[in-house]
Amino acid sequence: MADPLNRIQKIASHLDPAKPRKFKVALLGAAGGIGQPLSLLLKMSPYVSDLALYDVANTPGVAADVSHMSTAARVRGYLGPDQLGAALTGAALVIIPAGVPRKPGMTRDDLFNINAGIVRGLAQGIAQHCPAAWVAIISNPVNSTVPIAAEVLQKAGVFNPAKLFGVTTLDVVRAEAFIGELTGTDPRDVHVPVVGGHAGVTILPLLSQARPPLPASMSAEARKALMVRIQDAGTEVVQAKAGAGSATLSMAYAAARFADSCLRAMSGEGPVSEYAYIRHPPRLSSGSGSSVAVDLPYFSSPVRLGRLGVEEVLPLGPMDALEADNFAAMKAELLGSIKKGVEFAAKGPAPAK
Ligand SMILES: NC(=O)c1ccc[n+]([C@@H]2O[C@H](COP(=O)([O-])OP(=O)(O)OC[C@H]3O[C@@H](n4cnc5c(N)ncnc54)[C@H](O)[C@@H]3O)[C@@H](O)[C@H]2O)c1
Ligand SMILES: O=C(O)C[C@H](O)C(=O)O
Repeated sequence: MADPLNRIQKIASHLDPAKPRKFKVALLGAAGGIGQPLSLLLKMSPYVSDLALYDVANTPGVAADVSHMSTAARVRGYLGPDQLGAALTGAALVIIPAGVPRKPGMTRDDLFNINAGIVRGLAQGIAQHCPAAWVAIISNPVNSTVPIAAEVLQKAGVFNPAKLFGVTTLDVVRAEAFIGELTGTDPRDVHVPVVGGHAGVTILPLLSQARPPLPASMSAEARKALMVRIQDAGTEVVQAKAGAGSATLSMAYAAARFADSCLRAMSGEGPVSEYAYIRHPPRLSSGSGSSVAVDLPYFSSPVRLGRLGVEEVLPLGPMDALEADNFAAMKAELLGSIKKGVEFAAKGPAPAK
């Protein structure tokens, strides 16, 4: 029988604000280019009690390696579909970088045929084994894979829009890095909203809201070039890697930062500010100074995270003319990608019992 004093001490330590609460995190696709460095970063998190590393290949080696780090999180590797349930059971946060990356000349949408099925299968596992978990999807095309997961969870009767996220943090991280370089500021002191989706024109950096502001001397052409660089930054890496994959290290950094925000919010350290691609509340206005309202079913917005997930979706704030044009231009592409995901999920097999 559990020692009652020990139990009370355990509960009390969870309530101690100086001591972070700890959670089980499951990483699906843990042996991949993103998965391996992300495993390392999660093993260093003070919020992780258990780190479940799942993949269809090579997890025993990755788990053995990472488990030798002298940090507190307990690490276990899980290999193949028979072990997915055990990896997921008890997870508070599931992070999904499973799937194939781009090669030069491909769009993210070219990955749909393979990655849509992978994400659908993993979402079915989540519905069955950890339906209350927060789910952060990295697998591309994010604009479609998040709606796929939402439909699967919905079909299983466990969808909570406050807990499903497409990870767009890398777009924010890149904008911070590029503006930091341009303005001679430490990127950690740069704030710039990046909203919309995660592919080409759907990535919308709101440079007019950047802090510190962009230099007043910067020409309209230079501002436009910066916007395009942020939108095409993934392709910049794909081309530089010349067939060896897409961004992995900066993505692991971005995902670890997003995971940290989720775990801090779960711990009650909120509200925590983030950007994420979520099922969007209908027609949220972007706030004073602009009449733009988000009328898309999924959209990456500024959010406040609390214990229950997204507790508030914030207005986008005012846009300048270039940003407003880009916002209008992205709608058709984003809607098409969302529809493609929803239709794929609707055709799919029923969730496993
Ligand atoms: N959201 C973003 O900002 C962002 C950034 C970079 C990459 N990505 C995307 O992340 C994905 C992964 O990229 P990567 O470079 O790590 O690729 P990778 O090929 O190096 O690794 C993918 C891993 O997924 C595993 N996998 C495949 N099917 C699986 C399944 N059914 N269950 C569990 N694991 C499975 C593979 O075995 C592999 O280890 C790609 O789709 C890529 O486009 C997204
Ligand atoms: O560009 C890619 O294919 C990977 C990722 O979406 C990125 O933005 O780096």
